Amino acid sequence: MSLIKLSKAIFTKPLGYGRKPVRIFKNPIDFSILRKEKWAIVGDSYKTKFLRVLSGSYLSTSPLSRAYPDSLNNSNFTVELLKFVTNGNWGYGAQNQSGGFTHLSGRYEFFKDLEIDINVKDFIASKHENSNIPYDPVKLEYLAECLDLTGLEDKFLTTLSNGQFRRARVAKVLYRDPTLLLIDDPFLGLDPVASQRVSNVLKKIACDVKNPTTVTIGLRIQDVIPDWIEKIAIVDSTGVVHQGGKSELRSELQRLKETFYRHHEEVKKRVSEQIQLDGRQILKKTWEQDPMIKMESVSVKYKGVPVIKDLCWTVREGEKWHVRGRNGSGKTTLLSLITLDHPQSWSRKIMVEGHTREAGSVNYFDANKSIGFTSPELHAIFPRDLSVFQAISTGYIVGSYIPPKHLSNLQIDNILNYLTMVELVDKKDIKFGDLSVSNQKLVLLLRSMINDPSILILDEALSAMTDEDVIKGKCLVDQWNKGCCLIIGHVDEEVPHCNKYIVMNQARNGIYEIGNVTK
Ligand SMILES: Nc1ncnc2c1ncn2[C@@H]1O[C@H](COP(=O)(O)OP(=O)(O)OP(=O)(O)O)[C@@H](O)[C@H]1O
Repeated sequence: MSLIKLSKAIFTKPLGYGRKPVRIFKNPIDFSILRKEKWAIVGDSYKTKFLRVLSGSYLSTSPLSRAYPDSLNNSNFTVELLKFVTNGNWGYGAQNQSGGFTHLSGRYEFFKDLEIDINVKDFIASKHENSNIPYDPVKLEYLAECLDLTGLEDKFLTTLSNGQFRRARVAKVLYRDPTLLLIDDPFLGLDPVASQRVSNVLKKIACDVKNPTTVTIGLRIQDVIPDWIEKIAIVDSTGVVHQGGKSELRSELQRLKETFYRHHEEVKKRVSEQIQLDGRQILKKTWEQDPMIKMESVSVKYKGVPVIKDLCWTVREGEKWHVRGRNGSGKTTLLSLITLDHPQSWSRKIMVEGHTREAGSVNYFDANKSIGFTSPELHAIFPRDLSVFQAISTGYIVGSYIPPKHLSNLQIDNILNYLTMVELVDKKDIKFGDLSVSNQKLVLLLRSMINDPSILILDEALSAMTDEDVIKGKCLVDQWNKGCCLIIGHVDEEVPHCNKYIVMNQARNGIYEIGNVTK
């Protein structure tokens, strides 16, 4: 019997009183998932919509066209959908808003509010959600081990790194033992080792002989399909365009990939031409030889455990650094020393643009005037009700999410030009929250660049974006030549061209490595 069955199903999204609901997919859908099947739903943003259809998030025009037949024989039948990114607030946080991202500096605050700052094991076991799920220490220990969370169980959720937090969310959803588990972009923001671990765990529960969970994952066209996936559905705006066994669809997938890469070349050419037209990005500069950032023997420890050890690092104008390292290796910690979000930023061992960061010699706002910044944490807390234009304009004021009252003509033109370069100018009056996640991130990238910063810090700036938007973002950063750029990104395709790298390594007690990017 199928777990879920769609028969000529049409789904709509209500738009509010007096407005006609919109169709999610143009064509009616026929699709079913049988118990123990292992599906990958492949496509762009429509794969996410399709997973939402499966989880029951949209209305079907005929109630019987979407059925969960197995639920009739199984009183414990549950469907769980895990998405790491949504376009509402707290998209990166837990579905129910317990835990999740706060402002980066909140991570380092001494004061913890026990109502909000829950520890990892209680989060996984849903202890704070008035749920009736029993507390099972053995299961907790097992999941922590499988997902490399051992040792982190008693930490506050807000102190986890992005990748650790995402793994904790996977553990949370597995703890609930759903009958049908739907995960969109399961490997988003994970380093290669962590991705393999998550894949292994999903394989294990999907192939469990006694009590298998039926697992369906959402993947992008260019993603590698895990070996344990058996069936594939390719979706686009019309609905399911192909479905069948993995080997059956191999050549179709290959064809899609080729079209996709061809399309990319076209987008790249178009956006590069637009940037050239604007002209400002490509002004040739002669670089200052004085360091922009200099750290001399900087160390950071959490509860006695070193994350950064005796770091000596010099960043000069014109350099683009890829800040590398596994999840939890100290990359965000390093960048938060520069943005003054970390308590140990106030140190004479750190010099930025010729000024030491000694307490009393600099303040947060002056120091951040020349820094442009975007990160998953910023995206999670950024106000959704600003227009796209207003959202970018907040980049003119340090640490503010309130648009400036007065903008000069030059500032207005700058915003419009940037929007034109990435082909978003038509959306300038749309609410930030109504954009796709990918467009939101592109807008935050423009916001980070708008005030001509001399230090541009991009923490996973191009992750969770459509490939077209990744290309636009990369074109912008590749041609940006104002000062220095520090970039975190786990997936090579999402990292603009860099000429230097630094590898952070908490596992080796904070011992780091520095080098030149050769390719
Ligand atoms: N305030 C804190 N208290 C205790 N531990 C912390 C705190 N902030 C960060 N950590 C720990 O320091 C380590 C480094 O975290 P950081 O966020 O710098 O890693 P990262 O390299 O950016 O990881 P990711 O790729 O997952 O984003 C992690 O193990 C994290 O749990």
